[in-house]
Amino acid sequence: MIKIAVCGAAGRMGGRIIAAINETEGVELSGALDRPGHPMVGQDAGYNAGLGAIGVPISDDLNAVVAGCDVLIDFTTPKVSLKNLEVCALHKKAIVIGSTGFTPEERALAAELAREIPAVIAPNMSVGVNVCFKVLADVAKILGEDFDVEIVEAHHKMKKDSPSGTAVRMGEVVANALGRDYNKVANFHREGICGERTHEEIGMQTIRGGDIVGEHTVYFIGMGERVELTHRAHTRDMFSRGSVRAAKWVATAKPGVWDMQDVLGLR
Ligand SMILES: NC(=O)c1ccc[n+]([C@@H]2O[C@H](COP(=O)([O-])OP(=O)(O)OC[C@H]3O[C@@H](n4cnc5c(N)ncnc54)[C@H](O)[C@@H]3O)[C@@H](O)[C@H]2O)c1
Ligand SMILES: O=C(O)C1=N[C@H](C(=O)O)CCC1
Repeated sequence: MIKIAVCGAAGRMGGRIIAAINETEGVELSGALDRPGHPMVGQDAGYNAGLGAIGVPISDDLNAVVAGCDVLIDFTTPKVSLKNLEVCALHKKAIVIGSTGFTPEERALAAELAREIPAVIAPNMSVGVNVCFKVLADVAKILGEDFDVEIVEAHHKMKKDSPSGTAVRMGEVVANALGRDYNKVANFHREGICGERTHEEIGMQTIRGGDIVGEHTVYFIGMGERVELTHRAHTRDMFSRGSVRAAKWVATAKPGVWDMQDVLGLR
């Protein structure tokens, strides 16, 4: 039995991950964490998952919870995830990180911290999105330089980072396939007389509102035709099931940073 602890247990994803652990064979919830001062600290973690009491309280004691697990699943924020990585490395425990909004410097630091423990770090744990990542590279290469690329994503109004981690990864996949540097060609802002679109840029547009779970479209726009690749999430449950699948996989993985392409065998 693989013992999984969940960090961000009082959050939107935390509750769904606890529900996914509950329905998955071979894993059990060993601990649940949220930030010191959160009103749900001390309450049973099953309530946020719609399960009723399951006998695991939400704690704010990171060291104790990590010591008692085999794998920590963390859906919080980049800064919290980096701290969690550090503590998992101290205790030699594996980690699955779903938080998004990492800067390039934070990503480099995460890779450094994960040198001696296995870590799955992925901006999107759904099977559908990961298949999109895989085919996007081929589509970009085949359509080539004649098509302009624009990425549009839409999420709920509570989301803190923009563009979404998934949209950033889609931009990186396309940029790499076309031999461009995403950090140089991503264009996040058009306003006023901003001039014609450059050939190389990848436009990154964000919509925020209501309860949208997550939608991503990559547009390949040519002269006379366009191709659109869209993924729409209906619920958070495929993210949470994906994170539990990643936890089972990472429990026996070698040290280093992995992502869902590795977990799903898509590499
Ligand atoms: N990878 C994926 O498939 C995927 C899917 C959905 C969301 N996300 C990402 O997961 C993250 C969380 O999303 P959410 O919608 O659940 O957000 P949320 O705000 O509902 O939940 C985050 C939780 O983290 C807790 N937290 C904050 N600081 C903490 C600390 N120091 N220690 C422990 N817990 C702490 C918060 O109190 C909150 O309960 C975001 O970055 C989001 O973009 C990723
Ligand atoms: O709800 C969120 O927040 C989501 N974040 C991920 C991202 O930033 O790509 C995945 C989709 C949902």
